[in-house]
Amino acid sequence: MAALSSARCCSQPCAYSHSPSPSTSTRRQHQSLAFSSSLSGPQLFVSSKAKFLRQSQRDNHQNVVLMQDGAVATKATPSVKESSLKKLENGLLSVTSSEDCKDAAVSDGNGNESTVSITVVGASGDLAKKKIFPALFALYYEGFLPKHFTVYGYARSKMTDAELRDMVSRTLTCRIDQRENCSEKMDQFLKRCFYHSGQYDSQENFAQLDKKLKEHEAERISNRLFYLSVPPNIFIDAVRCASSSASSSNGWTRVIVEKPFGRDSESSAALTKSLKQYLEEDQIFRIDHYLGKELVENLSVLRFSNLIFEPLWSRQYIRNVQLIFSEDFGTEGRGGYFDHYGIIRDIMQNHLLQILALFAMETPVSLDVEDIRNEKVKVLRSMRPIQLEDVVIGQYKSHTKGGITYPGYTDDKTVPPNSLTPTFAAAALFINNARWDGVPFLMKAGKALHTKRAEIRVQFRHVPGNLYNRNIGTDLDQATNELVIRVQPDEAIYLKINNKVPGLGMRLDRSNLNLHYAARYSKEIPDAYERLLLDAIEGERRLFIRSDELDAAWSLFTPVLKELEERKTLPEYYPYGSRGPVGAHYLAARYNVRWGDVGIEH
Ligand SMILES: NC(=O)C1=CN([C@@H]2O[C@H](COP(=O)(O)OP(=O)(O)OC[C@H]3O[C@@H](n4cnc5c(N)ncnc54)[C@H](OP(=O)(O)O)[C@@H]3O)[C@@H](O)[C@H]2O)C=CC1
Ligand SMILES: O=C1O[C@H](COP(=O)(O)O)[C@@H](O)[C@H](O)[C@H]1O
Repeated sequence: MAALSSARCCSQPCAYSHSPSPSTSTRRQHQSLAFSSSLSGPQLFVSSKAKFLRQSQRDNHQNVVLMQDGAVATKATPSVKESSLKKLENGLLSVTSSEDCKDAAVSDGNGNESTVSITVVGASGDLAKKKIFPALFALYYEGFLPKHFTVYGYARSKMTDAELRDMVSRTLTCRIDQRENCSEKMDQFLKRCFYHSGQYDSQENFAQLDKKLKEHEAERISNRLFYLSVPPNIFIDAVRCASSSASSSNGWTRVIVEKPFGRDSESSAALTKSLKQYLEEDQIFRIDHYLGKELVENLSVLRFSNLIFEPLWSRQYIRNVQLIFSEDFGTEGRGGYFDHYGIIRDIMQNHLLQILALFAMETPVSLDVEDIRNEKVKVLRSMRPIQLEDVVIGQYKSHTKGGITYPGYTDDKTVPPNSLTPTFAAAALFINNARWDGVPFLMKAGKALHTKRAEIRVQFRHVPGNLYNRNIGTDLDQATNELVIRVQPDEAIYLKINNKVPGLGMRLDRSNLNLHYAARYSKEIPDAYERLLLDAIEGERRLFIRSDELDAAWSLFTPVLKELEERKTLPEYYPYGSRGPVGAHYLAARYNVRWGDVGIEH
């Protein structure tokens, strides 16, 4: 597939402005947007309303310029013509009604509108039902999809359009369920959803899909997004067939690739090489849905926009960092997939390591996608090889509680009875650079544990010569500050501080300065898949994984995974619903660390 995303470039910018009103909700901002159509030259169209909306939000409601090639520029963007900025600043660009902006369509500057066709490959599967269709509907409901869009489900299962629609509406478990006009919007959305049954390795079947897509595109510029929601052994066949028989001939073609991207350095490199036979790197969107989570996206904001955090963000003040993932259910239904990968590949090598990279990276030159990804790669490449003795693995076993028996991992019929695949792992990682030398980054991830949670815990050093030691008690570790970023559920950022208990005495306790999202923000938090799908449609790559990031992540984990597997290391068994193997505590203790999530409700 040729990279066609720049084919419609035109240097002439069109401009928007809207009233700076930080308190208005996104929907109200949407209403107050205005579109200038008064520039001379070729007719100007809104390239992407959604992109504009989001960028203007990011830029804190300042004026932004929307280029005709779909790029959104701010005053700081060098490619924006000085004259256009002047016009914008001087208010020379007149403004028509906000309706011009509503339902705006993409244009090539010659008046040719464009379409976006989203094909979910593997539409009959678990992820498509659970996440992709609900996210697409949520985007539609919120007005973030372009005017002309079509959603196609593609899989081998035989299904009619009506059956797909029925499946989508029945499995809609998204946050929109209870919202105003949901069913009306759903009906409208479903009218844009279609299904094509085909084999993943059949060029002919993809050519039939292409024909159908063309009918919907009705001669408009065609932009096509393929979401590969199929098991990884099918990725290459599907990409080969989609690229040869169903890629766009006059717009962009992008492919979202789900994890796992290989199972070690070698297979990942082979996958990338094969993908690149058919796609340019800028057409490949490797998804890590944790990067689309609200609090993960907020990490950089927290660090780089608050003076109080960045100066503390180093070995000088931070004792250890903990990245914790737990689920209170097992691999039920996904055992076949999981057994080939295990928890280290499923969660640590991608989700937790990505969070670590964002947490630990140096300040990027700018917020540009490549600047951020360059810094992430630098951190990943600075990591010390993981030592076998710094890894603990576990596997859950059956447990009966309250008269209910919960299955063990190997009770799953799709898992070999003698499987050693870890469903739990804890590891100590280190970054060999000046900022983080000697600071343990402890990771812990497990399935079938007592709770569902993902969080980052930052434990700070002791206060030197603390005047209040005697008021705190003997456990000084308990009295150090701890910053907790709770990614899910019930998103929050809180800082544990020592505080005087009110009264005439002098007793201290630990209290939380608490930013609890549900209490602070009335707006619902979008699902990670919404953010990432929208980004892929807009060609925004910041939250997707670059191939060198992937290589660095695999280089870190491959040797220790190989060692564990070659030695046939026995996992430590833990009961379903427990807190996991005790070995995780010994590992932490080796580095004088206590897991922050032990014995707490928050
Ligand atoms: N489910 C989840 O929560 C998550 C999934 N992922 C990744 O997303 C992708 C999709 O996951 P998920 O939906 O769970 O996968 P599924 O196992 O549900 O597979 C998706 C579809 O692919 C087809 N398929 C399944 N197995 C085969 C096979 N052996 N040969 C050919 N086609 C097959 C089936 O469609 P049909 O038979 O109709 O062709 C199936 O409906 C995977 O790469 C997975 O690793 C990533 C994160 C979370
Ligand atoms: O990628 C994966 O993530 C899910 C957990 O995602 P979350 O958004 O629900 O936290 C995990 O269950 C799955 O095993 C893994 O492949």
